[in-house]
Amino acid sequence: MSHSPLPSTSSPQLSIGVADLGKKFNRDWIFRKLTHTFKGGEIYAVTGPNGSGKSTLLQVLWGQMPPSTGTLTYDISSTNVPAESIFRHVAIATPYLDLIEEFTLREQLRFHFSLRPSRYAWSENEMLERMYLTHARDKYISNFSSGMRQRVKLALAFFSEASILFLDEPGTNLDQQAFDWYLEQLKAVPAHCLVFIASNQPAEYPANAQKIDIMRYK
Ligand SMILES: Nc1ncnc2c1ncn2[C@@H]1O[C@H](COP(=O)(O)OP(=O)(O)OP(=O)(O)O)[C@@H](O)[C@H]1O
Repeated sequence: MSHSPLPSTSSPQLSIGVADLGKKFNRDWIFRKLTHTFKGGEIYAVTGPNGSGKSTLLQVLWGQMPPSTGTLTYDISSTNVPAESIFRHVAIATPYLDLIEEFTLREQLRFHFSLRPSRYAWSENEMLERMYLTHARDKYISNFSSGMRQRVKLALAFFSEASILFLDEPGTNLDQQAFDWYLEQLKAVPAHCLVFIASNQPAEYPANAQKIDIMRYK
């Protein structure tokens, strides 16, 4: 079946402004002196070797972790959004945020989309088809392979209504077919969205992504 993206429902364009942002664990600076405005409509590739702080930066940006220094502001069309409500605008797929093992895939989808609006007016069956996981709809997540889990995590992020996407190592455990599916989903992200991809693999982000090399902020 062909998977042309449907038009998205209207979403606000967001920007994240950071000034002199820094994070340290104990006495070690993971990054510091980061001043930048991340704008809706752009894709940012956060790059750097293992353990350099890519995931930490993403967690600070989506508000899970407080910065050690500096400020972080979220704006919609120049109107400030309080940090405590930013989660409504954010979708996340990371290796360390888990699915619910006791759920079947269908239950996982129903649970997720009972809490978060979907970007598309797709039925559950259509969503399953678009994930290429119809055959696994009644299987427990605990019995999913690592590649299937990753596809579910990415689908939950891509299919949620959100203006900011955080994708941490999106290609983890994906075979070539699933990786191509990931790239298709990335292309279908509405143009106004702000996307962060933490990765060391250039194949995981588009060539025109803006690079944030974490090693420049040590
Ligand atoms: N809660 C924490 N307490 C102390 N140190 C931490 C904590 N979380 C991460 N670190 C350390 O911060 C550094 C950066 O980790 P982070 O996971 O952000 O790196 P990364 O660039 O995403 O790595 P990878 O490419 O391996 O995923 C590492 O040295 C890690 O051990």
